[in-house]
Amino acid sequence: MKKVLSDRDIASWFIEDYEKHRSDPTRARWLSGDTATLVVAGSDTTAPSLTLLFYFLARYPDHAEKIHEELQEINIEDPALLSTLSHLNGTINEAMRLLPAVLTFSSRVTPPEGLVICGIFIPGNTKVCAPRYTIGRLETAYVNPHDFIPERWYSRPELIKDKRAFAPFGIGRTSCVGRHLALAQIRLLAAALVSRYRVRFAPGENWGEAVERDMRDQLTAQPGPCRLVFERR
Ligand code: HEM
Repeated sequence: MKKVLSDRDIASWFIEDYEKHRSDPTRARWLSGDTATLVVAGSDTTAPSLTLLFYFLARYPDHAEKIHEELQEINIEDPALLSTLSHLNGTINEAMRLLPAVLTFSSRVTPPEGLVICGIFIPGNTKVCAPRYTIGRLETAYVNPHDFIPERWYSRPELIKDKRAFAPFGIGRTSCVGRHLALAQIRLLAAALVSRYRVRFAPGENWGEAVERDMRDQLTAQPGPCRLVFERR
């Protein structure tokens, strides 16, 4: 029996396209590429972002408590409301600044005639990338760049020297199409968990040192093991 969903998900559009055009191999290849891109781009980015957000909340529990205070007396299932919470959004930004889910990937290529960037000639058709991890820690862009200070994103703007340094979702023509969906998911999950649980490192985790130490850059960030305990409030 064929199952019909009233509320369609992304996969249903891929399946429909495949069924309609299964005899066209070119179309099948495009579909395969699009499917892989969306699955990787949509899940392998949001998942490490959440892991890393909770890693920071376990390291700096005062910020989790501040978010918990913000969540009092609001409907935590309302995405529009969550997008207005200063400390929740400041904490998400700060986690993405220090450990972005896409550490270095870029799809920019210089024009055939080459390009001068900051006085250096880059030959034509060369892939260039502005690594987000490194830029997120520049002294020229942030005051105390290695410190975790969510307030720099709302009440202490003087701690940001150069706003251009923050681009966890990329900039321009190829920037992330899923940005708003991703942020809505991250806010919702963070709000749901912080409102119900206190988070801390599991015994023996040594402040989560493996998370950054063993992190790999594999198109998206693969954090090292992050074992946390969620304790009911
Ligand atoms: C926290 C989560 C996410 C992060 C950090 C992120 C980050 C990025 C980055 C850095 C790029 C490349 C931008 C560039 O080349 O300039 C990108 C592209 C892309 N993202 Fe995301 N992304 C996230 C979530 C999502 C989600 C949920 C989806 C889809 C449901 C998605 C779909 C895409 C697609 C399709 C592209 C390619 C756009 C193009 O080349 O035109 N992303 N993302």
